[in-house]
Amino acid sequence: MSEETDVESKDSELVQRFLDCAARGDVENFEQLLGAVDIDVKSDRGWTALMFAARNGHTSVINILVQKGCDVNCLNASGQTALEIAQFWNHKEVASILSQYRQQLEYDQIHNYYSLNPLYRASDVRKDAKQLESAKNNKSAKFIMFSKLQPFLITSEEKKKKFKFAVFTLDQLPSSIRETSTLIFLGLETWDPVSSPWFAVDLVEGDHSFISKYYPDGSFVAPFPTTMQMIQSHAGLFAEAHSILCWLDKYRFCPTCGSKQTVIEGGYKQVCNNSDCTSHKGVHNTCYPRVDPSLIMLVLSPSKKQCLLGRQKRFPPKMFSCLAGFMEPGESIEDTCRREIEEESGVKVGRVDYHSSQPWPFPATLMLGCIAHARTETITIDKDELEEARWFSRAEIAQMLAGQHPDGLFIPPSQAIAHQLIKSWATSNSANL
Ligand SMILES: NC(=O)C1=CN([C@@H]2O[C@H](COP(=O)(O)OP(=O)(O)OC[C@H]3O[C@@H](n4cnc5c(N)ncnc54)[C@H](O)[C@@H]3O)[C@@H](O)[C@H]2O)C=CC1
Ligand SMILES: [Mg+2]
Ligand SMILES: [Mg+2]
Ligand SMILES: [Mg+2]
Ligand SMILES: [Zn+2]
Repeated sequence: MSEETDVESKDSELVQRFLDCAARGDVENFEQLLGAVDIDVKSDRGWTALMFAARNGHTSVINILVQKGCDVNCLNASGQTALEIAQFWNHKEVASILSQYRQQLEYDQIHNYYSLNPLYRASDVRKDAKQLESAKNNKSAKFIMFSKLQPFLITSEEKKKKFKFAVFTLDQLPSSIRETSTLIFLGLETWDPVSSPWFAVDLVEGDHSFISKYYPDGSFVAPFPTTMQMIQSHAGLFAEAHSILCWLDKYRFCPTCGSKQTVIEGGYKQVCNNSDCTSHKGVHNTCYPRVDPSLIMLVLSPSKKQCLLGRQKRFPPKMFSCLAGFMEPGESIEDTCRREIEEESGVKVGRVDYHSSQPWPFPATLMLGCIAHARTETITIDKDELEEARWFSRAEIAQMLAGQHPDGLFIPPSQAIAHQLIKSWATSNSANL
């Protein structure tokens, strides 16, 4: 075993065997261990199984890992990806598979955590009461559970230490539950209208014993931060379901006349029961779920050699992140970005480039991630918003990404778009950044 695999954890023996099999290209034993450890588990130098296989050119292990959905883009403590390792050791076939895979990801664009929802939302089905009813009675329908806005989760077998939804089938669901609970139509598994529909069930008070009968080890959990540790596709399902359920919970009465509303379209619309209400006339957006756009930006210094990060008082000690702020009515993305940065740090910004976005379902924020190019460097912080803000060099960011900053400073985890913005600048060679 190499020094890289000298990990310290309870499962360290399993983890070492897993990484060792990847390093030796021992496919048979490697496949047996796949369900037992997290596919992206790292050695203490941040090496994953993919990296070990890439180091030694084991194409078959690489193929298994990418097909199982391992993280192709993760970095080791020296800031290298598996692709860079394969290129360095001249393993052309492995490099070709990994670069194809990365290209595919780039073509699909960056998928931030909470945005990988695998379902087709099929708005035509939810708008058609007949189709919606037959979807609810479809024998292949899948149901995930919520109670008081808390999701019911179990641990994942494929990715240890990760959570996923307990998924129920129609025959496991007592008919009383379907009659008394709100069913949110999340979408279909494929574009085919007869494919499996998925629903989120908002359980009302009552007998929930059927849940523990099928999943005795599952539990209802506070959404944050547990849902940050879900398998990515289920984090996407959570984002959709939780935002809708929060909206239905908080907007029970018509915002126009105050009458009680009725939920229709599988949870995606509410209608006012007062026939005189003006919300029945013309186009009214008060009856649809809200999404609150918010900007999050990595500000680069005029020399492009440093980036600006700040600390809110509520952050854990030593954590720094990108500046962020809600969009105000009548603003463009660029306007919000320039205004929030100047308000919070006093730094003036010129060009703003869009990077990627992330649903932040607590309850319904949409984070719009940007790279902002500063025109000035002097920082004057808004003490109400920030405790501290300062410029960081690329070298310091690399230390923070590797968890090796001398003062223990760190950035948010990879699930946060802030992490992705910071990492993409720190690992990019582009002259524009
Ligand atoms: N992932 C990350 O690293 C970070 C994420 N964020 C997220 O970015 C979002 C915006 O950042 P903030 O600095 O809080 O915004 P902000 O800088 O606009 O300040 C927050 C204030 O904005 C006002 N506000 C305006 N519209 C609002 C709305 N629709 N909902 C709630 N408050 C509204 C409230 O007075 C609130 O106190 C938040 O959802 C926050 O959780 C913020 C910082 C870092
Ligand atoms: Mg602000
Ligand atoms: Mg802010
Ligand atoms: Mg603001
Ligand atoms: Zn009304």
